[in-house]
Amino acid sequence: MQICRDRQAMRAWRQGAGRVALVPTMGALHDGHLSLVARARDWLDAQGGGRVVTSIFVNPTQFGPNEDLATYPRDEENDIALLRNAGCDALFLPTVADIYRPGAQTVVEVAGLSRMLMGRLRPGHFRGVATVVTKLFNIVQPDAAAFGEKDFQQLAVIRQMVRDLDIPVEILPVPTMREADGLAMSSRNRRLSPAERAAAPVLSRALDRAEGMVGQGAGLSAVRAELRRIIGAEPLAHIRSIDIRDAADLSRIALIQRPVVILLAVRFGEVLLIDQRVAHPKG
Ligand SMILES: Nc1ncnc2c1ncn2[C@@H]1O[C@H](COP(=O)(O)OP(=O)(O)OP(=O)(O)O)[C@@H](O)[C@H]1O
Ligand SMILES: CC(C)(CO)[C@@H](O)C(=O)[O-]
Ligand code: BAL
Repeated sequence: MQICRDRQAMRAWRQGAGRVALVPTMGALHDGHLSLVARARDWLDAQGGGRVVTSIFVNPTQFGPNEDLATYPRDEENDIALLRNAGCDALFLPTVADIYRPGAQTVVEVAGLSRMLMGRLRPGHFRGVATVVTKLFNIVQPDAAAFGEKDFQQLAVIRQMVRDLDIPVEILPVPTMREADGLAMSSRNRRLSPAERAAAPVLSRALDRAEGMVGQGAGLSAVRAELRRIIGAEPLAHIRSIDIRDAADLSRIALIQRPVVILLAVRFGEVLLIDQRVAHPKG
């Protein structure tokens, strides 16, 4: 696996690489990330072959001033070993100074989708994501890029951005990988205390129940109340937001008539965890 520590090295490798699929990450890798690498490989194989590039960059512009940039988990040595083992062809590991150079003035913002839901809890977050993903796309010039459905709104933002700006990259959505007890894999899970870790599967339990209710024809307020009841019964869980939106475009709904996405943001100690589930109404 070729390790490229700056833009020049990445561009030089890209020149002879042929078809490329990119897996953008912030590192501290787990099996969820490796399922993105596998999806990228499958897509390339279906096209007749190519190379997988993973990027690891803890992007400062997507963190708010009181968020966890300083404590975000980092584990470069282990990440490199995991990616080698997963058959990744190249790793892009740039520094902050290489990505954000003095005097830069341009940002990318998907105006509507970025300001709702997580965008309200984390103002500026999706502007940072869209800007860095655009830069990664321009540096690596991938044919496709894989993103996890766990970050459901992020995936929607990237899809909209690619459509709006005619970016020639195919977006590959990847289902959420979970631990045996249902907890969605996340780099931030390693910052949970043992008690918080034991409490966190309440999110997937609540989503299972809500999905079942939607499938049986329950209404919006009943599903919302049940989510609040289940998560609220866990003393270590602090609800930041619970939303039920149209799964197609994240718009608000009054009735559950089409597939919906249930979006949870819940704090355990210092750690904000998110999870989601698409649920299909009866019939
Ligand atoms: N459990 C998972 N299953 C599938 N994809 C995932 C999973 N967790 C993260 N991803 C995807 O991996 C990519 C990189 O995510 P990131 O590096 O932020 O990891 P993370 O585990 O989501 O970290 P965080 O703790 O910040 O939420 C994103 O596209 C994200 O949606
Ligand atoms: C897409 C991404 C790598 C941009 O920094 C990040 O938001 C992430 O890891 O999901
Ligand atoms: N996976 C989302 C990146 C973030 O929380 O900043």
